[in-house]
Amino acid sequence: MKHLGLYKRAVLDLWRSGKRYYLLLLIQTFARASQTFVSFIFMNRLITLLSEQNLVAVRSVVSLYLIIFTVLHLLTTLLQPAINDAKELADRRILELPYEKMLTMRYHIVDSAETSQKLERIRMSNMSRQSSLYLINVRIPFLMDYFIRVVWSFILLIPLFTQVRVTGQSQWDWVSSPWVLLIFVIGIVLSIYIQYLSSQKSAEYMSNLDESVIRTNTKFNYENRILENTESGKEIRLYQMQDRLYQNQKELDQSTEKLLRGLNHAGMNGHLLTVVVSQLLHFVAYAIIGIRVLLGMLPIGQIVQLSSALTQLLSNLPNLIQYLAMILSQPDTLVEYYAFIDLPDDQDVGSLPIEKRLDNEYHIAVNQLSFAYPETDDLILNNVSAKFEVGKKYAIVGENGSGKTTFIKLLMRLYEPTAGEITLNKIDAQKYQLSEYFQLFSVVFQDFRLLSFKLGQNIAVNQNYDTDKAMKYIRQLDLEQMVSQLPAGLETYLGKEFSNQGVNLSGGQEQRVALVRALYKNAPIMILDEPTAALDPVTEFNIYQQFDQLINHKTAFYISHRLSSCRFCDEILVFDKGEIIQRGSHDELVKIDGKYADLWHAQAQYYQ
Ligand SMILES: Nc1ncnc2c1ncn2[C@@H]1O[C@H](COP(=O)(O)OP(=O)(O)OP(=O)(O)O)[C@@H](O)[C@H]1O
Repeated sequence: MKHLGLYKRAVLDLWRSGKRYYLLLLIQTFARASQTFVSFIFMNRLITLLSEQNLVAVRSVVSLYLIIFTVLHLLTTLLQPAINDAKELADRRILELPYEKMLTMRYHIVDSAETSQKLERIRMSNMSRQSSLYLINVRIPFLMDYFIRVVWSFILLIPLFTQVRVTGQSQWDWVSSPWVLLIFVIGIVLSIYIQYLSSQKSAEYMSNLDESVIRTNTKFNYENRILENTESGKEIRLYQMQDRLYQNQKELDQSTEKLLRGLNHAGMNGHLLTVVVSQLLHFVAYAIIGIRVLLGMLPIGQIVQLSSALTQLLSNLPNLIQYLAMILSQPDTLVEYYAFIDLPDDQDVGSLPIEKRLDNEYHIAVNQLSFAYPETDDLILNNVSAKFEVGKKYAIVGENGSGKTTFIKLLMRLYEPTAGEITLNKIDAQKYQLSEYFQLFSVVFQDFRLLSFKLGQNIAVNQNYDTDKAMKYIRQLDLEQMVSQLPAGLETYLGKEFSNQGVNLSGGQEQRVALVRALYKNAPIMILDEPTAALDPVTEFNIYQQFDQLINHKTAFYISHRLSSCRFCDEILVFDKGEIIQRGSHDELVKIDGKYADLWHAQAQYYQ
């Protein structure tokens, strides 16, 4: 089978996600299913002993049965709480796997619409596609149960094939002929085949419907997220989007209901034929067993064992096949899933370690650097070359969309160049281990995020933090008073998600905390990509200056639209349509005709 490798991988991943759960489940399922079959064996033995009037043996058989049954029953019930706990953990782990992947995946892949769509599809598939990792996990308890029952049934049916006594004198001798048994076995194989075909057909039908269900669910979930997101609440009210959203939800409910009706209908397909074949087999098998027992070819006790095992076989085998067919009919889900999981990770990139230098002598340069975002042809950076000296302060300025942030993202290797190269100490940056390379940069982006964890954890970006170190930078960025007023100081949660005592910081306070975070990381190269855009020009100017004094002799890049904020920098790089069109100090650039002087004078007008 073409996709067998994928199914094997899925089973291994499931096993890794919940070894304890599956082991306990196997023991419990075996114990539960065995209770039924052990009772058939003992019934057989008891009836035979009673018919032989061997009452002494009956007593010991009953005692043994009670002991075995009690052990099996205790195992079944006592394991349940541990199984519930282990299942909860295993379920969670399985659902987490794609999100964990997002954390380690290369950033430029994460930052693409295609990846978000893939993740959304995986999320949706988990609940609706039969061969999603999650649904395979849901089916495993049933599969185990059916499988163990089928194996037990076959074991108990062995006498039907082994105890063949042909007297050569009876007109019923044909009942024991190997041909009759062969026809019976062919009947079972045929019923398996019919069951498989009909299950596969309905599974394929369901698979097609699933596509529509996923599409509808994606929209439904998107709208639900909008509705639950308190931040959208403002816009929803102001632009009166409520009616449209209610209407959308109603339409989605209706189309989901229609699709689900189709799914239920699909489940019925082929069911009838399977039931007819199964009933025929029942009838033939009972007739064979009955006639044999009547003719004395089988001991009377066997009638219970054989007929019960047969009933179990004919009810569990179709279920086992149906479940397997459902899982095997949608390999595409696993193909999609593993294509996502196999996307390259940060750690797969580069192998050179980065030399740890106390003198911060990390020389960065870009040579003929060009870049287009994935799935686009527009060059956002076009043949940019520049060298940066250690310890110097650089300003990157230019109009909206001129490529400033993109340049920074490339410097940090969040994206790789389309052409040209970035070098660190004269070696192509792509050769360095990416995780070590990231350690070289402390960055505050325009759209920085603080998380709903404790303030101290936000600053250290770690569970544990060094209070003295955090407080040092807090003081330096004039946040000490704010922190002293928080209910639990550095231990205070940001936002209300995890604690009612959590606080909402103002925009300006958040920006300073983001700057403290960058200082705490204490990397050799500092970058501020306009995190202070929401502040007034004077405050931004002060913060940039203050920050620059704090980082001493580190190399730094400052992006701002307010040229006055970056005036103190050693060099200013003026970006225009993806190129560096001017480079020099403020005093040099302001004197010559060009973009910088134009922008400077245009802004100066407003500040006069
Ligand atoms: N992830 C992305 N995928 C595709 N195009 C992008 C992506 N990010 C940015 N762009 C495009 O790249 C161009 C440069 O964007 P960039 O953010 O680098 O400009 P910028 O100079 O920093 O602008 P601003 O001053 O507004 O922050 C823009 O045209 C933008 O639309």
